Amino acid sequence: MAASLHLNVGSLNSPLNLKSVAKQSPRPTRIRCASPAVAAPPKRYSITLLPGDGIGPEVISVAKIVLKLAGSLEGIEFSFQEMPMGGAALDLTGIPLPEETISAAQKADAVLLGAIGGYKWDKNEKHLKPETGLLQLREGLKVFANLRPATVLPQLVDSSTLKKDIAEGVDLMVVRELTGGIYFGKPRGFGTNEKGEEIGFNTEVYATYEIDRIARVAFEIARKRRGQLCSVDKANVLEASMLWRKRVTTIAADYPDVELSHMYVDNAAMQLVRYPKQFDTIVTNNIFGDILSDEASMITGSIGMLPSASLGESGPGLFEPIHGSAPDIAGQDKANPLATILSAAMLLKYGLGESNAAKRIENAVLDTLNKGFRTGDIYSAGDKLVGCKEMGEEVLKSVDSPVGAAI
Ligand SMILES: NC(=O)C1=CN([C@@H]2O[C@H](COP(=O)(O)OP(=O)(O)OC[C@H]3O[C@@H](n4cnc5c(N)ncnc54)[C@H](O)[C@@H]3O)[C@@H](O)[C@H]2O)C=CC1
Ligand SMILES: CC(C)CC(=O)C(=O)O
Repeated sequence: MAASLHLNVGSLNSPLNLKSVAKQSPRPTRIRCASPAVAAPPKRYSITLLPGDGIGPEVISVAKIVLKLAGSLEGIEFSFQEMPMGGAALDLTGIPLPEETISAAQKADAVLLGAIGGYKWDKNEKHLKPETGLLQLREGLKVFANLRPATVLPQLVDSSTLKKDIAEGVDLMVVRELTGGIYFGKPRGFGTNEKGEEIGFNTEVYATYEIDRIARVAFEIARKRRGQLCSVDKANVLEASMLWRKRVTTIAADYPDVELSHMYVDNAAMQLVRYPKQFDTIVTNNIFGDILSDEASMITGSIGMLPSASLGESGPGLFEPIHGSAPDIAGQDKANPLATILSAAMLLKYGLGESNAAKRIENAVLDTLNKGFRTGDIYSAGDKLVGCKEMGEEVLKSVDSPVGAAI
C-alpha cells in the first residue's frame, strides 16, 4: 500500500505560502518559512543544534546525520553549531538559556531542538528551570505559529491505542499559538490570599493581533488541506476564549472556502479519541494545543513520531519533536528518533524551502517502517525491534533512494 506522509499543510508539492498571510493581516506581518525569493537560494545553511537533556542528545545526533546526508544528496551543505540549552545549560552556565545560545539561534538559518527538562532540575526556582529556557527561546525567536501534524501511517496503525477502524486514515494538523496565552501571561507568580494561604496564579491573555495572525496561518493551512478548520477554545467560561472565538469568526470572512467550526476544548479532547477523522485542521491557544497534540500523538502510535515546526514573522524557524526529554528512557538507546528526524524534514521544507531534501527524509522514514524496523514505543509482534541509533542507521540507508519513489 502506498503511504504518504503529510508533514506539510497540503501535499508535498504544494508548499504553504505563508507570505500571503502577511499581506492579508490587518497588522502587517511577514512570516518567513522559506528562503527569500532572490535569484538563486544559498545552498549553504547554518543550523543551530540544541540537543538539550534526557533523550535530546540521542535523537539530535541521529537527526543531524540524516539531515547532513539528505542535504548533501541535494547539493546542500550545512554548518552545525551545537549550543547548550535547558538543564545542560544550567549545569554549564547556571541559566537555562545562555545569551550565547539565543544569539547563535537568532543568527542561524534554522534551529533544531531535541528536548529539555529532567528530574534533576524539577525543584529549581521557576527562572532556573529548563522549561523556562524553552519558553524564552520561543519568545526570543518570536515563533508564534507551531504546526503539529498528526498522521496515522498505514504501517503504524496497529501501534495506535485506538481501534484500527477509528485510527486508520487520521490526518490532522494542530496549529498551536506558541508565544502567548497562559504560558506567558502576566501577572503570574506566587502569593498569599486573604486567609494567608499560599497561592499560585497565572494569566490567560490574548490580544486581538495575536489571535488574528495565528487564525490566518490556520485558515491558510486548512485551505491547502481539506478545507475544514476547527477552532478549539473554552469560550463558555474564559474571556480570553470569548475574544478568540470572536476574532476567528471575523477572520473567517476572508476565507469563504474554508468551513469553520468551533469546539470547546473538553469536547475536543473527547472527540479526538471518539472519532478523530472528523478533524482536518485545528487551531487553538498555547496550552490547549500543547495538550491536544500530545493526545493526538497517541492516535498515531507514539509521541515519538510527531514532529513540529515553529515559525515567526522573520528569522529562523524552530523545529522540534513534540515529546519531552523522556528521563525514564534517557541514556538507554530506547528513544524513537523519528519525530526529530521528521522535524529535520520540516526544517528543510518550511525553514529552508528545500522540499526535495525534505522529501528524501520523509521517504526514508516510510521506507524504514516498511522494512519493519521499530523502536520499542511503536513495536508490535513480528517487527524488528531496534534502538535509537540503529533506527537512525536504517533511515540513513534509505535516504539516498530517489526522490518521489513510490514506497
Ligand atoms: N519540548 C520539550 O522539550 C518538552 C519538555 N518536556 C519536559 O520533559 C520532561 C519529561 O516530561 P514528560 O511529561 O515525561 O513527557 P515526555 O514526552 O518526555 O515523556 C512522556 C512519555 O513518552 C515517552 N517518550 C517520549 N518521547 C519518546 C520517544 N522519542 N521515544 C519513545 N518514547 C518516548 C517517555 O518515555 C514517557 O514515557 C519534563 O522535564 C518536561 O518538562 C515535556 C514536554 C516538552
Ligand atoms: C516544556 C514546556 C515549556 C512546554 C511543553 O510542554 C511543550 O511545548 O511541548
